[in-house]
Amino acid sequence: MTSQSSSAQNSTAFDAVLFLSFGGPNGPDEVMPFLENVTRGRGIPRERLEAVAEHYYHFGGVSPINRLNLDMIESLRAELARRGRDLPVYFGNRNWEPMVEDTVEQMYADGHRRVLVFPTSAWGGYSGCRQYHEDIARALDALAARVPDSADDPLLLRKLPQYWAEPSFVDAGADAVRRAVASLPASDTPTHLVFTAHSVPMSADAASGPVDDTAERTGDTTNGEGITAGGGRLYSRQVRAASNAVAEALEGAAHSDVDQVWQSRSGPPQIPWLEPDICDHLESLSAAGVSRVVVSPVGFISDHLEVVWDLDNEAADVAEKLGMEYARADSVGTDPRFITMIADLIERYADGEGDLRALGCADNGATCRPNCCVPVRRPQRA
Ligand SMILES: CC1=C(CCC(=O)O)c2cc3nc(cc4[nH]c(cc5[nH]c(cc1n2)c(C)c5CCC(=O)O)c(CCC(=O)O)c4C)C(CCC(=O)O)=C3C
Ligand SMILES: [Fe+2]
Repeated sequence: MTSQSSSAQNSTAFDAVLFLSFGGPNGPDEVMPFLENVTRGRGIPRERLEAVAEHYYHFGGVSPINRLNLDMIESLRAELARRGRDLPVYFGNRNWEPMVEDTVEQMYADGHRRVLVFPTSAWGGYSGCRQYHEDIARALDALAARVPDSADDPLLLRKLPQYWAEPSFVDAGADAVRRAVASLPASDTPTHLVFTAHSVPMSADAASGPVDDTAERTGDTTNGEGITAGGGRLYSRQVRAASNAVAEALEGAAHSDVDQVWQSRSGPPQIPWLEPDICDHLESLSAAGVSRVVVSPVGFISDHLEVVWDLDNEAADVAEKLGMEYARADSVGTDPRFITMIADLIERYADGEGDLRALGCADNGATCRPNCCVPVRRPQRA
């Protein structure tokens, strides 16, 4: 590969980073407005919202997600500065302040025109990828409305690729599992490993990803590595592949088996979501004689509310009632290797050389190609 363009003068170089996340409330008064933003138009029953609000109130109405994101951003700024990369990092969210629309307007006002977007989800599929593209598109629509002249001097927002297969993501996850295993009292009993991620409706999972006859095109990219079986389910297959990779990296650790489970489902009960649920699974494991479990929240970047409530309270209670030894592994967000991974991803594309679009996701929130997060469609043959 030729590399004549590592300088900032390169017109295809990027000039800033947008750290794009989910958002969460900073106090009790923000809980319901936040939840209304999250579920706008999504058919989540009122009782579910009220139950989820209680989870937030349990922590004083403060989600840990904002503090954790700000910590990651601070570490990322330091890492980019250490590498001599003059790329300011901005923070924007889908559902709470700082809202991505406001952040993007500020970035534009500050003179940025080519922006790399780092999403705090490692995954493909609707919730993990497509919805972040929708956020990008919405922010650009808002910019066009607020700054009509921006059409003459447009802003480019390019989302970084899914990073669940990055070695440092896997290594950080494996070390967190090792620490959790070591935190349990020493025992001859084997430790049963359980990997958990956010559940999604099965219909949503099935609707994103490659079909069989495009599978061969998906084996050679960052977001597609190891993904060869067809028929949608990009998200759940990536999650499983990441869990398997973490388990393989643990070689020699005291674990006897690996299970993939799901958590935090919502929606009406008659609509199927990915299963088994973590709590049901603990019951099954106990019935099968398992008495020592480590849970890895592989699906989550940081210890946000769904981790500290659903795993550290609900699942931990179930384990206690069942008389199981239980430990939850840290999420990867506080591991320095995860920050290094973000900086590496940024550097891989910062000079405008790597063709991110070839990896499946388009610029400015446009629709991803069919092997990513848009509905499965068979390619037309000539
Ligand atoms: C795959 C996935 C991720 C991982 C990828 C990623 O990280 O983006 C994720 C992350 C998160 N989910 C979060 C919170 C919520 N998710 C909800 C609802 C939903 N999540 C879904 C999926 C996912 N969600 C889905 C299919 C729904 C149903 C409604 C809808 O399709 O939108 C609801 C509404 C109430 C409820 O239904 O439970 C809340 C409050 C928080 C912030 C927590 C904090 O405050 O610390 C984070 C990081
Ligand atoms: Fe995508």
